[in-house]
Amino acid sequence: MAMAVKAEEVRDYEVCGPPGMEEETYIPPKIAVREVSKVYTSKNKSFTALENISLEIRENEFISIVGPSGCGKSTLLKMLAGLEMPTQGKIWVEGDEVRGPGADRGMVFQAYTLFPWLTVADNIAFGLKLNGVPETRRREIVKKYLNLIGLERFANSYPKELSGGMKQRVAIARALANNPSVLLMDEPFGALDPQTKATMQELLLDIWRQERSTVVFITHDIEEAIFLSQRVYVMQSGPGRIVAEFKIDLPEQRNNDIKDTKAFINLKRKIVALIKN
Ligand SMILES: Nc1ncnc2c1ncn2[C@@H]1O[C@H](COP(=O)(O)OP(=O)(O)OP(=O)(O)O)[C@@H](O)[C@H]1O
Repeated sequence: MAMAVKAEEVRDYEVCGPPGMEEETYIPPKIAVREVSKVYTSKNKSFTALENISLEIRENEFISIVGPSGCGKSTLLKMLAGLEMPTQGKIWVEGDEVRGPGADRGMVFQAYTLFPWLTVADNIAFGLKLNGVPETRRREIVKKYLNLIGLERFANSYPKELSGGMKQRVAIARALANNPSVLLMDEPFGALDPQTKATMQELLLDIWRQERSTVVFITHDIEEAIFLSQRVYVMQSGPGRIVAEFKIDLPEQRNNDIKDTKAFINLKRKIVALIKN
């Protein structure tokens, strides 16, 4: 659950807008991470997974976080979700400090996490039912999202009857159906074959343009991060930290052909070089 914080606690990011911007025109970020560190402790041993992470994400932004395996990407996302707490520092979503999971943050993981005993429609409706949304309204919402992911014909199918890509489409629909203010995605297409992955990336961009959600996307696939995002944060390990931030100045309307353009290849080269270092 996100808790309200006192004005003085949020002041630092409310007034620290981009250089040259007047205070009155500065819009506070949707998500603010301030000097966050995470130390895991087990059997008297401690391990610093993340050190001094600070970032800001604006409303309707699509940002990705890339970095080598073990640099703490999932740990950071879990903290945004409220599934792990920072050892130091603070995280705010819409000005409320994150102190646990909440319906305002929807999650999609790499592992297929649909309920096998529920149909596609019931999987999408799961959170709505839990929140007491009346049946007629539930049906309308499920219909809207089945349409958005192009799986109307599979409303009454069970997860085991679906391909990996179809399952992830349902997982995205299930997360969106609850109308979260932020969508947190942890390598959602990591287990898909390259062709399905490319199709899913285009579908996700379509959905993001229509829904205008704020998306935080974790991946170790640099091409995927550039293709999807407006900004990319690059992490390194030992301990996990942010080493660079790239603004992706590519047209908003993108399809997979953009991956062959000079601008795209240049960006990819720069990020690969940073991660190799
Ligand atoms: N619950 C835990 N207890 C102890 N150490 C942990 C725990 N969870 C993660 N770690 C360690 O923290 C580091 C960061 O893990 P994390 O899963 O966040 O990395 P990642 O960048 O998402 O990796 P990958 O890309 O392989 O999924 C790793 O060294 C991992 O072993």
